[in-house]
Amino acid sequence: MLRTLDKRQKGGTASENSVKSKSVNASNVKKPDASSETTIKPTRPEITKSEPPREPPSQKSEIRSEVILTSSSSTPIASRRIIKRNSVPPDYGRIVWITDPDAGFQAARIVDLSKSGFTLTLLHSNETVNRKYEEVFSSEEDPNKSVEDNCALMHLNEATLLNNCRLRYKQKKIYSYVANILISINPYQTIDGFYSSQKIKEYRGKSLGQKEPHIYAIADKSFREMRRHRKSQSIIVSGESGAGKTESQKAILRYLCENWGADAGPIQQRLLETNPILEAFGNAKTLRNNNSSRFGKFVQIHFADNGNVAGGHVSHYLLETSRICRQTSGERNYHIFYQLIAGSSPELYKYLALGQPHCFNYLSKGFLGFFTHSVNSQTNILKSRWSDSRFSEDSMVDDYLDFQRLENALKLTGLNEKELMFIWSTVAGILHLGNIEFEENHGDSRGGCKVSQRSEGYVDQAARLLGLETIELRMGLCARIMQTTKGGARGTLIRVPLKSYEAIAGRDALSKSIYSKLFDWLVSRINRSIPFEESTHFIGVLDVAGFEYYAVNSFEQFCINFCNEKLQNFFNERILKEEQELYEKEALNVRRIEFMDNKDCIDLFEMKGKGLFDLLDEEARLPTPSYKNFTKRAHEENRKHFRLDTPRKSKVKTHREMRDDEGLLIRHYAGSVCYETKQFVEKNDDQLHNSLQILIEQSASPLLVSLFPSATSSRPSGNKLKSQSVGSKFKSQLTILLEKLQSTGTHFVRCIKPNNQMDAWNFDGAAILSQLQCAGMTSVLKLMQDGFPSRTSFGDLYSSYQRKLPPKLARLDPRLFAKCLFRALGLDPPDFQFGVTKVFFRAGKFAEFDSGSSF
Ligand SMILES: Nc1ncnc2c1ncn2[C@@H]1O[C@H](COP(=O)(O)OP(=O)(O)OP(=O)(O)O)[C@@H](O)[C@H]1O
Repeated sequence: MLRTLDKRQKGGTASENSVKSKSVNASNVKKPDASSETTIKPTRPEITKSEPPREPPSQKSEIRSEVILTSSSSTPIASRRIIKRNSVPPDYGRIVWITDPDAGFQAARIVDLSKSGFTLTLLHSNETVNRKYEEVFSSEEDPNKSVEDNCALMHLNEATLLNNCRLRYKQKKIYSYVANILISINPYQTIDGFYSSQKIKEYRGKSLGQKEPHIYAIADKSFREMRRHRKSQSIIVSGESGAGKTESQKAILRYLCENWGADAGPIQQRLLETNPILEAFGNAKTLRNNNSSRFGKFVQIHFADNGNVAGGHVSHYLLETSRICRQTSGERNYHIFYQLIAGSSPELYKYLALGQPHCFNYLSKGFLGFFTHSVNSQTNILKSRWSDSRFSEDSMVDDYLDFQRLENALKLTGLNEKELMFIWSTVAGILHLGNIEFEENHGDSRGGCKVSQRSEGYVDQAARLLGLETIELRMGLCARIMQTTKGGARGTLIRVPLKSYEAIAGRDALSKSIYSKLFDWLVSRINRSIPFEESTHFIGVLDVAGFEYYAVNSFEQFCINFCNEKLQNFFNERILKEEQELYEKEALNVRRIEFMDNKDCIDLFEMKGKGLFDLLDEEARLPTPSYKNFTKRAHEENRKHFRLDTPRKSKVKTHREMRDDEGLLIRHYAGSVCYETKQFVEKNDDQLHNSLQILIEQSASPLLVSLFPSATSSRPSGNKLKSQSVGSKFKSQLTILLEKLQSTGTHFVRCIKPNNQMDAWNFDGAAILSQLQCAGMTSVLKLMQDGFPSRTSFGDLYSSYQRKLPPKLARLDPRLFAKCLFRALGLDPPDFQFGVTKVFFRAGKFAEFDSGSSF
């Protein structure tokens, strides 16, 4: 078989990627704005000429190849160069992949070539179609052959990657590798025994590639590398909402705790029990995921010198606070609100003056149903607490049972009854706060408002539960205390009555502030319960939202996409740098691999002075901040910036309708996104107005007061407190996070959502392709094609043959032996290179060598 390799033709064409033409968007998620995207999309890899059929790689091979990723995306200029350089005549009769708006790609046979492209017949329908060169991709000789590691494919491109994922998913295999990166496609179904303790045992101590791809293999690798290199490790889990990030994170934590946490006693259990707490307060049903984490987190498991779990730490980022007051139709508020209604004892329910979900403004506009694991568990929830007889079944969410789990988890974390009651009272207090409505106060000549008559009861309940005086709460909501800055006596306190809409905004700001501080407090309590004094190293698992693009993109997407730019940059640098360093160390003759640098995009956000975050903060400091002024300035200050444009340059009609001072079109690494800046200024500011802060400081609940550290000393003359904006806090948090990641060894898990309906085992090719592109995977493949992603040490290679060699040969130096072997097998020199300690293979060539050389 190896002899056939010599005769294989080399070469190929490459085409520039133009994803825009393929409208790969899923139904409820809009594709990134495609304007100008040819300039930033990753490059499509080459189409190589036909090759003879070959055997599948030997499954029993004893040579273990370590497969390492080479690098990431590439520049448009580079892609244009490749097209020119690699233009190749067609190969009539050859099976290829052609782009398809629904499936991602379809198999077709080349029948003709014209100036503008190929004429092909579709394999499944025999229909004749024409395609441009850049819409045609090489296929494996046998398109039905699947591999565990995509690097074993002869042709690494987005079509073969998608096809391999599809083949495996059809076989109910959700994992595959691209070198060291794990691709995980959500099955939306529990797979029996797939994460069992038995499986955990099976993966312990096994190198990547020794067993089927699995999240446990990545967890084990990170542990082994932490021990071997005495260096902390990070596992970066990314993907869009519903892709399975949190489930992956949980599986990793379970793997590490079950293997090395037995001696940690209660800490191990506390570590695992952080999830019910974080999920109750930080997760919600969205249209994309019934159990969507609405915050980012970096969970560290700390290890003592002896390799046992010593403790942990949770860092959290950017909790979505807008959800507390309002949800999109069909979505819910945070689970805790429903859990408390569904699961509290009759006494607690009464004490908190709870009611059915539809009785509360903060819940009534969203989805009102409860979640249960099964029809049987519906009976747990008293009928008098239902708003809606429609129960939703979900294997992960059960409002009644989750409340019991939450209570246990909180107790395990060390919270006492008083603290539990504080939590329940605060959550219920927020619900009552939300029911306070306002009406015009006709008796007030200054045009202020007052609490509506029918809301009086809610003021009482909210005040009682939050430890406030009813009268103070009422006044605090309807008027603002200000200090005069000019005229009269400077510093005089005056009470300024509020209009209804201002009072509503203040009420919601108060609710959001209390809730997010409660969340911070819970995380700090979790951290107190899992101390790690003994720690020498840690394994951190990062679970943050992936790149987002919707019909309307606001400040949340702006921050999340900025975070993804930073992580993409880290991904590029880390993988490329490590690979280049290795090539140099091994004295390989490989030309430098270029990748698209997104540093300019990051600068656009975080540059001092004219960066978008700074401009937004500057706007907030003006006496009358306006989003239009901010948007105008953003465009003016960055007029020539390649990454920034006006909405009218968008390819999406609704975005083009936005005025220049209403939107920002940003060219991200994954595509262009048009942001509507309307609420940027408000959303960037999560500070309570001075008078509401004073109100909380007067609470009889010492715990509530402790959530709002007194800022009396830093309080400026009257209005808002001087503190970090949401954007600048997030920016600083990311800087710290990235520094942490830089100092660790890293592993990447790319989670993929298979379809938008959340159906089990339904592979929506176009949606998956779009995610692979956004995750930078397809561009990674391109660069791997240029490098040597598979390698094995001379020692490993030699020892796998040694037993079978005649005594004379068995004494050979391993490197010399490898050279002789390769020559004897007639391997094609461009397919491999000899380094100092290892032999490196081109993509797909190790698998060939492995299958052809086993004797
Ligand atoms: N490995 C898996 N096996 C079975 N079901 C899974 C798996 N991974 C995810 N799921 C299902 O998909 C749902 C969504 O997964 P998960 O909450 O982990 O997504 P996510 O990427 O964290 O989403 P978000 O960003 O919205 O939080 C889970 O509630 C579960 O039902």
